[in-house]
Amino acid sequence: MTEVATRTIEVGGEPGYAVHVGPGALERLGEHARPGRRVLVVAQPGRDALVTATVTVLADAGAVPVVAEVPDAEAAKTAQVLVSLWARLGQEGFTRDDLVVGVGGGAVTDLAGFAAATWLRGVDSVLLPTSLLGVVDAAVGGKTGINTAEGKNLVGAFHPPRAVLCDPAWLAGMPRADYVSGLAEVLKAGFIADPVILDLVEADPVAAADPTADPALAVELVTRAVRVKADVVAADLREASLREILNYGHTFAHAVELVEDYRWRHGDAVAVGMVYVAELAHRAGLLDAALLGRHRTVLAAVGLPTAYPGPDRWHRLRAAMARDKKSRGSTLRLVVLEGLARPTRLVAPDESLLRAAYDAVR
Ligand SMILES: NC(=O)c1ccc[n+]([C@@H]2O[C@H](COP(=O)([O-])OP(=O)(O)OC[C@H]3O[C@@H](n4cnc5c(N)ncnc54)[C@H](O)[C@@H]3O)[C@@H](O)[C@H]2O)c1
Ligand SMILES: O=C(O)C(=O)C[C@@H](O)[C@H](O)[C@H](O)COP(=O)(O)O
Ligand SMILES: [Zn+2]
Repeated sequence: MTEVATRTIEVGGEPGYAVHVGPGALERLGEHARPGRRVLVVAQPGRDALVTATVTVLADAGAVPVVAEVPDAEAAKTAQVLVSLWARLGQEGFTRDDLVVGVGGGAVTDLAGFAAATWLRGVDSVLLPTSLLGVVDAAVGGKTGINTAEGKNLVGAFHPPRAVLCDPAWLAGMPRADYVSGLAEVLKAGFIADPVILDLVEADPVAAADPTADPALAVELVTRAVRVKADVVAADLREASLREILNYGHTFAHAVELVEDYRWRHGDAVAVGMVYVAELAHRAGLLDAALLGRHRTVLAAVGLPTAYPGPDRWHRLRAAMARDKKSRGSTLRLVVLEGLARPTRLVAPDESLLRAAYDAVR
C-alpha cells in the first residue's frame, strides 16, 4: 500500500483515547512503554514480523515484553485460552502498572482486551489491529470478551484500550476473503450512520475490496467507519441504548456463527444478518423496497454473502437469537432501519415475520 497521511480519531470518554491509522503507527507504542514496565504481547499466529517489531519498540523504550501466541481466529476466544493468559500474567508477576498489547485481528483484540480487563480487575491495554474488521470495529470501543458453548461473546467486559494503533501496510497482506469480511462492518457503519460510505463503495466496489488498489479510498473508508463507532461509544460506552445501533445485523449473524461452529467469518455473518434484518424491517412496514435492495446490491458488489442457504436450521437459529444481548427476558429486540441512517428497534416481532425473513435469505 502506498503511503497516505496518518489519520487520528479521538474517542471520547473517561479516559478518552486515540485511534491512529497511518504509516509508523507502531512507533507510538513507545509512549506506553516506560522502563521496567512488563508488557504481555498477545499475538495472533502468522503476525511474526509485526510481533518482532512490537517487541523491539517496547524493549527499546526500556519495557520488558513477553509474547503469548494464541490460536488463530475464534479458537482464541475461549475460556481455556484466557486461563492460559492469566497463568502467564501471574507467572511473570504482572502488577497494576503493567500492560497488555493485542496484535492481530478482532479475535485477538477481543481476547487481549478481556485479559487486560480481568487481570487484577483491570490493567491497561493497547491494541494493534491487523485486520480491516479489527481496526474499524473490534479494537475500538472497549467491548472485550470470549465465546462460550452457548453463544458469541457471552462473557466479557467493557474495558476501553489506552490507544489503538494501525499501519495500513498491515492490512495490505490480508487474504482477500478476510479483508472483504471486514467491509461488512464498514458498510454497517454506512447503513446506520454515514451513507457516504455506501456511496464510496458503490462508486468503485472493486477498489473498495482491495486495500492495495486505492490506498486513499481504503483509509477514507477506515476513517469514516471508525468515526461512526467513536461517536457512538463516546456517547454510550455500556450500551444503555444508542450503542445498540452498532449491533445492526448481529442478532442473526451471531446465531449463524454459533450454528456454523464459528466456521463462518464474523463479517460474512454480519452481511447476511443485515440482509435478514432488512427483510424483517421491510415486512414490518419500516423499510422500503429500494433500501432493502441496496443492502443486497452493495454487499454483493464487494463479494459479501447475502444469503444463508442450506437445510432448514430455523429452530437452532431462533434459539440462539433468544440469547442475543439486546433481549430483555423473553422479548427479542432487533436493531432495524426505518430509513437510511435512521436506526430504531423492532421489539417482539411476530414469529411469522421472523421466519419469513429467514426464508427470504435462504
Ligand atoms: N469488540 C468489538 O466491538 C467487536 C466488533 C466487531 C467484531 N468483533 C469480533 O472480532 C472478531 C472478528 O475479527 P476479524 O475479522 O479480524 O477476525 P480474526 O481475528 O479471526 O481474523 C481473521 C483472519 O485474518 C487473519 N489475519 C488477521 N490479520 C491479518 C493480516 N494482517 N495478514 C494476514 N492475515 C491476517 C487471522 O489470522 C485470521 O485467520 C470476531 O470474534 C468478532 O466477534 C468484536
Ligand atoms: O461495539 C459494539 O457495540 C458492537 O455491537 C460492534 C459489533 O460489530 C461487534 O461484533 C460486537 O462484538 C458485538 O457485540 P455483542 O455485544 O453483540 O457481542
Ligand atoms: Zn460485529
